[in-house]
Amino acid sequence: MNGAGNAFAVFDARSTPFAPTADQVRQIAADLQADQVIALERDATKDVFMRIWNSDGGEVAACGNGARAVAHLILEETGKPMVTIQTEADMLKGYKAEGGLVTVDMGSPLMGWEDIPLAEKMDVRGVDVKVGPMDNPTLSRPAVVSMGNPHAVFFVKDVDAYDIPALGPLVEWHPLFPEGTNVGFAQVIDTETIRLRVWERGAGLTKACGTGACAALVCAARAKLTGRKARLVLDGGTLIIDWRESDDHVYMTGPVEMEFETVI
Ligand SMILES: N[C@@H](CCC[C@H](N)C(=O)O)C(=O)O
Repeated sequence: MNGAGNAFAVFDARSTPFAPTADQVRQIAADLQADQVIALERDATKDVFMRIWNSDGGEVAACGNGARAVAHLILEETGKPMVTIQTEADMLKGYKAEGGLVTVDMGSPLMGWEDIPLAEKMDVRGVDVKVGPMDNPTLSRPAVVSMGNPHAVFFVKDVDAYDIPALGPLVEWHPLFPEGTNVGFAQVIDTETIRLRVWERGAGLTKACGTGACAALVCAARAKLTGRKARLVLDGGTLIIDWRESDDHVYMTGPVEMEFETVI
């Protein structure tokens, strides 16, 4: 499946056990060109449990586009108007949206430096990650936030002017981020539009990162660069991110596609 171009291999592990080694995850991701491998598991109280591995084999707690893909499957399967998805990070809710799009309520962003987590106390609106070529005056200090996974977001004038595969890894495993971080490069086009490219922790440059889009909107709105709702234009598609004042939750809406089904 893919969510706005973010590619997933989704395994139904509700009746067939699926406990891949890191090597097997890497092999599946390479064979199927997936950014993440996802397993659907039974959950005692929610419609489904979603387990997530990055293409490097590491298990992670959150994946926004993956949650939309899983929501699509379970919405179709159950016919319910709303489905609940448990992840290691949070309980998410998925809904059908207009035009065949899928919305997931991603919950509240976490803003404390310990929540990201950072290795030391720092102002989350702009952290110090100067290192080698990152000591670049055109790259401002990145804002950080957790969407159930860590994100550092650089606000830049022209997102296409940066060599993201060269810069991303320098920040991804910078000592300031003890669990690593996803690294966004965001260009604010206007108060309702952000162009975004994301170097994903454990997966590299992907066509779209859902939690990355949520993180970029939250950081932009927090800095008053945009309003609380914006279109996030990624390489693989557009996501609408709405950080609602009423409940502090971030809602993400966008396309999901089933590409093919197979048996391994
Ligand atoms: N593609 C995902 C994020 C997947 C996990 C991420 N790479 C991490 O390590 O936290 C999304 O759509 O959010």
